[in-house]
Amino acid sequence: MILTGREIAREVARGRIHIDDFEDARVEPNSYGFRLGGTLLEYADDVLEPDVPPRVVRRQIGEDGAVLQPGRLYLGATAECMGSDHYAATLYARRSTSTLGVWIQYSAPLGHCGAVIPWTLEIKVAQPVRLFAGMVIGKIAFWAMLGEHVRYNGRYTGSTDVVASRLALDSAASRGGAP
Ligand SMILES: Nc1ccn([C@H]2C[C@H](O)[C@@H](COP(=O)(O)OP(=O)(O)OP(=O)(O)O)O2)c(=O)n1
Repeated sequence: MILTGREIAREVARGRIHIDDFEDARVEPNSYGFRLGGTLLEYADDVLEPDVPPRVVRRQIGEDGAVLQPGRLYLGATAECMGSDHYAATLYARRSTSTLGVWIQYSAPLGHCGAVIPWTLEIKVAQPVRLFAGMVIGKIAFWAMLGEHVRYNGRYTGSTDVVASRLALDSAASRGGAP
């Protein structure tokens, strides 16, 4: 079951959901609106290798914002640290940003219970668009879990900002190669 916005607010008040700088104004019927953080990463190499940690170029979004270009992948982060030991969570774009051609989440929407971190956003744009740090850019939903709860304790535990792919930490065996 998905939590209603009011239940998200109640669970934040009870300390069972963590959302930095929680504001009632950003509570939505079934979600909570999060803001874009100030850091953007781009990969520096033309060809990315799954077993080599990628080199990144990091920049801060200035007061005038940052104009993103089509054809590039940008990694951003939610301004807020968010998550719960009691619920799973999923990330979505806002309809209003998505229909402007700003896509913030492609194929990694799931947050495990126990992951209480700023989330990394996979950002692409359809045409040049200026983005500002602090703009409400997406929404997080929380889901009650059925079955035994296991808290996430993985390679992104303890993240404090946008984090590039850590796929290179996979063992050779998990990639289907020789152990
Ligand atoms: N857009 C996203 C999606 C997820 N996460 C965080 C919350 C998740 O609980 C955590 C791990 O997500 P996955 O299980 O999808 O990641 P991996 O399988 O790559 O890593 P691990 O082996 O640590 O599970 O990363 C994030 O910061 N940004």
